[in-house]
Amino acid sequence: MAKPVSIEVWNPNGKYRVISTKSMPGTRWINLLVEQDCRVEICTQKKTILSVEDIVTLIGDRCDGVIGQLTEDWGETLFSALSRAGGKAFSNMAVGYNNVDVNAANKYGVAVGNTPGVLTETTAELAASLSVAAARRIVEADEFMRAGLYDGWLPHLFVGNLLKGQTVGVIGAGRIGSAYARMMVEGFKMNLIYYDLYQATRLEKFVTAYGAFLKANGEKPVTWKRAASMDEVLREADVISLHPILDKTTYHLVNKESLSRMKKEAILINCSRGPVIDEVALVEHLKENPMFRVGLDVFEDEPFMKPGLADLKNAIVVPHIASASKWTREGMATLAALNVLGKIKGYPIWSDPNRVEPFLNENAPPPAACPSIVNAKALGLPVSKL
Ligand SMILES: NC(=O)C1=CN([C@@H]2O[C@H](COP(=O)(O)OP(=O)(O)OC[C@H]3O[C@@H](n4cnc5c(N)ncnc54)[C@H](O)[C@@H]3O)[C@@H](O)[C@H]2O)C=CC1
Ligand SMILES: O=C(O)C(=O)CO
Repeated sequence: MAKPVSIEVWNPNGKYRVISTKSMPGTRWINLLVEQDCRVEICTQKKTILSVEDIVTLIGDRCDGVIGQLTEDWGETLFSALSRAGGKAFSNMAVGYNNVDVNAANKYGVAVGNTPGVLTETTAELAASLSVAAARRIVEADEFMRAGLYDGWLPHLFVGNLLKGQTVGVIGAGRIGSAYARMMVEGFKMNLIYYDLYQATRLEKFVTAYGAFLKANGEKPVTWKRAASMDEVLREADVISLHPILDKTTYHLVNKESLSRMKKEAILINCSRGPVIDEVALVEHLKENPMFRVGLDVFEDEPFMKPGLADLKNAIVVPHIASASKWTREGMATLAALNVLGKIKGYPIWSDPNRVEPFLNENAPPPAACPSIVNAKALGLPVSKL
């Protein structure tokens, strides 16, 4: 018998039962659900990652929708449990949904939501922060100060890399990859090389215009290039940031072979998903190339790190915090709640998941639509005309 899971309840007499597997930032998401006659149950279990069994217990025998987290394994077992309980809506509180078996959700007719757009700039800012921290050895220098080792300025002390005029490489130039590229090009006047399955036209236009602006002001213009292969980026870039989705095509995209093609003093940043890098190969590469540096927000066996990684001075590691700004996390909670609410209420699907601002405006009611449902087409859900 599964143990009962502790919960906090809002609006106990609400008509629709909506579960959130975690407490989420802000209260707007709760208010929006309560105003629309939902009983909101928030799991308060003191356990960071809930098991499938815990979530089956939470769902129980009547549940209209669930807001879940990227740490949970949403597959056949959970979608069948949700469907048995009468539920037709699930939303990840994340843009990435590699933890969700969308085919299983389709089989049970469950809509799967995600939270694009609201975390684009926040995530790109962390990737940019890790890039600068790695280039200028900020974490090593901070540890040195705290250890009381600083006894005066020295010409060789913590010498790092100048970013200006170097090349930034972006793999996966979608929403976040493009925002990161703009920050590095505009902020540090780096040249851009990117690889994506699709052309990043707006990004190219931006770099062209910025280059022309610099030239008109007597400065060296920045340049861009769309690489024909990922290898081209690996060979040419000084800083490489990974921003693709995680799927079969991107699993271990960076491995022993690809690492060997990168410059010996390159910087590699990963704010996408851990398994995009073969972390065992990365640890070996970092050991053999002390001038090669990485900034990692995500890990292959999250929350664990591969043996040896934590001991390496040329690695900066942070605990999956790329989207962790207050505005973004509250926005993610709002979008996830509105995905579930919209499906329960029978609303259509918002036509452009890249333009979710109307849902985030606190001074106006949100549109009567689900902000982003990834399997809308497969389920034949109607698109909003708003
Ligand atoms: N560390 C964190 O806290 C966060 C991580 N993420 C991760 O970042 C990912 C990207 O998010 P967005 O930019 O919003 O998604 P997006 O869908 O706008 O961009 C992903 C890009 O990857 C490209 N891509 C797909 N397969 C590829 C391949 N084999 N090679 C090269 N490019 C490929 C796509 O064409 C697309 O342009 C999410 O799926 C998620 O896993 C997102 C937010 C926060
Ligand atoms: O949204 C995502 O995909 C994350 O990883 C956390 O914001």
